[in-house]
Amino acid sequence: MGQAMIDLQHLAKKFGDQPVLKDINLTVNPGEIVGLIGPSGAGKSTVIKVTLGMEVASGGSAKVFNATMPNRELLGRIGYMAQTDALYDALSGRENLKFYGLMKGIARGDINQEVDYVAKVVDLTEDLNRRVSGYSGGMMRRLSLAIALMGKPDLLILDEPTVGIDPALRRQIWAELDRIRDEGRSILITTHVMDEAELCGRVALLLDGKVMAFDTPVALKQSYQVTTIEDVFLKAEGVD
Ligand SMILES: Nc1ncnc2c1ncn2[C@@H]1O[C@H](COP(=O)(O)OP(=O)(O)OP(=O)(O)O)[C@@H](O)[C@H]1O
Repeated sequence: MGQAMIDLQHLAKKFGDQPVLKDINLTVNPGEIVGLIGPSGAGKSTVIKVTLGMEVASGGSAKVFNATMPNRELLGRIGYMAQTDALYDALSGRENLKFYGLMKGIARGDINQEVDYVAKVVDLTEDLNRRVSGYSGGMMRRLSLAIALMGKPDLLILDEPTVGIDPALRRQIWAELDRIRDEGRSILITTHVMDEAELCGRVALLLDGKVMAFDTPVALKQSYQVTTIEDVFLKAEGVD
């Protein structure tokens, strides 16, 4: 196994005097999908933001491709999907994809093919020429995911990518995530959908500012002596 794509060691983050992350240890290896789960407000998005250098750590270290972020050169190798969509309402879906694709450094000659491919993955082909202001919430999420997929990044960091996406399309998106993993690329994904956590190679359970458990879904279920990741989650939270 090569060097970790993401390596978080004793990562801590305070907002004012509120400690949100206390001791986060987590790695994402090449060709691995890691799921980050935890109750609302546990700090999942904060882990991502500190990892990407959008927030400054209060302690510990966060390395991506063995470097501290932000690093402009390395950002081009990362596909990031935030929890809130950053889309241009007045532009069409296609125009948004082209804009972000060119920003990522995709060659003009390749851009149309790339746009068509990612649009197909998220089932937006038919709606590409419509203005984003007329999109539903779920369509906007899908467009944001398509943007993150553009340029075949080595690392995808996806903050709740499947919110508002129906089960059939969710399955199609997971098939693409599996393909990405099989190519040796890596994914860090936060989710509230416990069925999705089961599909990850390893799952990190974030609670009280710490990674309480980090293992394969099978091993987590074994150690908590339960049959689903949802039950692992509930047991870790102390809910019977
Ligand atoms: N910029 C900020 N300033 C102050 N507090 C913040 C800031 N960003 C996040 N927080 C606080 O940090 C905590 C963790 O927030 P975060 O968004 O990381 O949680 P989360 O696990 O992603 O939640 P959810 O599942 O609801 O998206 C919350 O209490 C939030 O209010």
